[in-house]
Amino acid sequence: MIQIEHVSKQFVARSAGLGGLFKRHAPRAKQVVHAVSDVSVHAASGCITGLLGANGAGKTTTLRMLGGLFQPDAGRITVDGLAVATQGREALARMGILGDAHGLYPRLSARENIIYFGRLQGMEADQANARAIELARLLDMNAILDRRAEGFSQGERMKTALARALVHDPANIVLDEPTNGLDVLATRALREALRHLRSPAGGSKTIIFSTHIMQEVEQLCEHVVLVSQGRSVAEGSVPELLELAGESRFEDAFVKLAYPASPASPHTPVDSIALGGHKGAA
Ligand SMILES: Nc1ncnc2c1ncn2[C@@H]1O[C@H](COP(=O)(O)OP(=O)(O)OP(=O)(O)O)[C@@H](O)[C@H]1O
Repeated sequence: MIQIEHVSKQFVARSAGLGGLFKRHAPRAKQVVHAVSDVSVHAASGCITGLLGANGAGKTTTLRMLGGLFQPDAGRITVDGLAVATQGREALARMGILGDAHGLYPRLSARENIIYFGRLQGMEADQANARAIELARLLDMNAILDRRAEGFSQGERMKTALARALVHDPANIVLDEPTNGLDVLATRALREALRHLRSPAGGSKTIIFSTHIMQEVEQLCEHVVLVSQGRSVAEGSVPELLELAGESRFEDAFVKLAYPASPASPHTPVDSIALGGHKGAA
């Protein structure tokens, strides 16, 4: 179980200054970016929870705080009751995290990448290898198991990185935009794998993932948290969110709940919200 309670995070970003490229010594202003202002997420075990928001809403920053990459300025995060801020090592051991950068070792095969990570998690080599075989079956990656990661396609890299994140059989699985760059078949395979992992047969895992793709949330998530401009603005199941918004289409409900001041206004940044397609995809 993952509990994220009222977290916030701001960054100080440097602007290029007015002269930018041309004035070498132009003064550089500093700009405070409120990446996350107030996000709360309760993700239960045996349940897939989706963080749904437009580009720049604060999803990745929230998941990075969950993964202990940096501390929130305020708020609290616990994983199975362990506070990430003070019991980081124990909390991290209970999570399998698939971030936006997959960072595989190109000279190692998929199997070796998985085993290496298992060893880092304190597993015996035989145990990690047995797990690599099991995960290769689950994620349909037998054909690439003994190929070097160098030259892997986006989908092959994602599967290997996911297997690596799951090698120690964590109770909690955290995925940042996992279907980014995947084709339809790979997306379906991933969906099936996640459904299995959250079922009793798959260990009733707590799964939390971020996305800007509504279709994905509608198909996969029992629980959805809408994130808009650094805040969690609504949560519930898809039918509950539809009812809350008084809409019959999830797209309309999302816009109404995420941008309440301008539910149907032309300046609502619908372009930055994927309505069923993939970010960056045609
Ligand atoms: N290290 C940083 N320095 C400055 N600003 C940052 C930093 N990290 C994130 N931000 C800003 O915080 C805001 C939220 O970013 P974040 O990556 O969390 O959004 P997101 O919801 O994951 O977006 P996307 O779907 O586009 O990946 C953005 O405006 C981003 O530019």
